[in-house]
Amino acid sequence: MDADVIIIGAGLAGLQAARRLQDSGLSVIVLEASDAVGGRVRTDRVDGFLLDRGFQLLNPAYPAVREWIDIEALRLQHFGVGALIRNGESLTRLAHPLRHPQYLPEALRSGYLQPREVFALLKWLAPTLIRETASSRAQQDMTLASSLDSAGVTGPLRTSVIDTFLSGVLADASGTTSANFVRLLLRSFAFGVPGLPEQGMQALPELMAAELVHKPQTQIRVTSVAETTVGVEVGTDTGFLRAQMAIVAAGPPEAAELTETAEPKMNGLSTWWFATDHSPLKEKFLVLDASGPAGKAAGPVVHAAVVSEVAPSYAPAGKHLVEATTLLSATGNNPDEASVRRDLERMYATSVNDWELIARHELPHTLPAQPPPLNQHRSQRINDRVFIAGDHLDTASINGALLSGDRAARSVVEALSHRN
Ligand SMILES: Cc1cc2nc3c(=O)[nH]c(=O)nc-3n(C[C@H](O)[C@H](O)[C@H](O)COP(=O)(O)OP(=O)(O)OC[C@H]3O[C@@H](n4cnc5c(N)ncnc54)[C@H](O)[C@@H]3O)c2cc1C
Repeated sequence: MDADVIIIGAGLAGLQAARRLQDSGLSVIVLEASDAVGGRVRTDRVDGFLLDRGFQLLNPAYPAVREWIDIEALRLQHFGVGALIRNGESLTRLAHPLRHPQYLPEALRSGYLQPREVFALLKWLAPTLIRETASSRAQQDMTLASSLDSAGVTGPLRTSVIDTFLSGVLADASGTTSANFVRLLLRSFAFGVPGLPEQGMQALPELMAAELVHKPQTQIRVTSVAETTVGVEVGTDTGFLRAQMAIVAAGPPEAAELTETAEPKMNGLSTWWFATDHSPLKEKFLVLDASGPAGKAAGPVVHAAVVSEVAPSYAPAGKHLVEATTLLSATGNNPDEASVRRDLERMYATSVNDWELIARHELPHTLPAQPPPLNQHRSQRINDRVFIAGDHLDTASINGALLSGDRAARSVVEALSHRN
């Protein structure tokens, strides 16, 4: 045997599984097809800019992050908890009233907070705010859109803020996501202040990998995983490896292919990264557009942010970095650069002609769709020797990937303890 356990994929799920197995005294080989660890959490350095492969945030309030990640080591640079809403000439700060009480009068004057709708939203969210496990009552789950409709969250807060904000977070604007999953996400926004690590999002998986005695082997693509009479045989593009057990943590589509299970539906988005000499707005909030008909976004950008105002380490001295996020459509009819620039011009009320598009990340496999009912305890066992892990088996998030990796590893430890 080459090791007790072989893990396929060095994304967050695979790395957490490896850490848990190592802590349990097992020998582990991690095989990664790409040139570095991280999976969907990667960062490129381009001309002094840090460009995450798709704008994303780390929320320190995620239970798995709180429990297993040395968050201090990442030196998070924090966003404001809230958003700026652009509607024509006006730009309104809608922020967490306890974290940013100074903006409350502005929010109350804005017209976005109608007492009846705010009360309905709080009532909808309250059980999950009080107790995290309230959202695991799967039988009460339904789609986000029907759940908010039936709760009476149907006013300007919904159309101009919640729907647009969530479409960026979920990479989906259809409203078909599990309402219970969204409650969990909003809970983590209520209790945490999301941010970006000083060295980019990839610092998170690198921190996890640094704890492994045997570092993940990169640029090795696994092509098959087969149960044998004595263990598993893992085929790679450089030969075969053998172990007692395997965990396939290769991301939803690849894991499905390797384990011959159903491929989950994935939602996609694009992040457009622009460099500019002047910051268009000295604010640490995402900007949402509500200038369109009925207070919806007028164009394709679901949110934008001056990332370098939040995370100065993301831009070289004297430069600024702006992200704009658009959704990828299943029909392939996606926005072009001109329409993104038009949106940014309106959202920041400035000319963007001299902004340089330095990268565009088109990510069709951003997040697995998470339809109701929310089920965080899906089986991760493929057969007696092979387990599967990833965000598609828990919640579509960093938290879900970590939890799923940990659960797969604990199942392996238990299965091995029965055998030995
Ligand atoms: C643009 C974007 C924005 C996001 N925003 C957020 C956010 O703000 N908050 C949040 O919580 N989550 C966010 N996410 C989701 C989060 O990044 C994922 O949920 C999480 O990283 C998934 O981890 P994973 O280990 O399950 O899968 P992956 O990260 O997909 O890891 C799978 C790994 O397996 C490797 N692999 C695949 N096939 C093979 C093979 N055959 N052999 C060997 N290795 C293989 C891959 O290269 C990869 O490294 C975002 C994701 C993206 C892309």
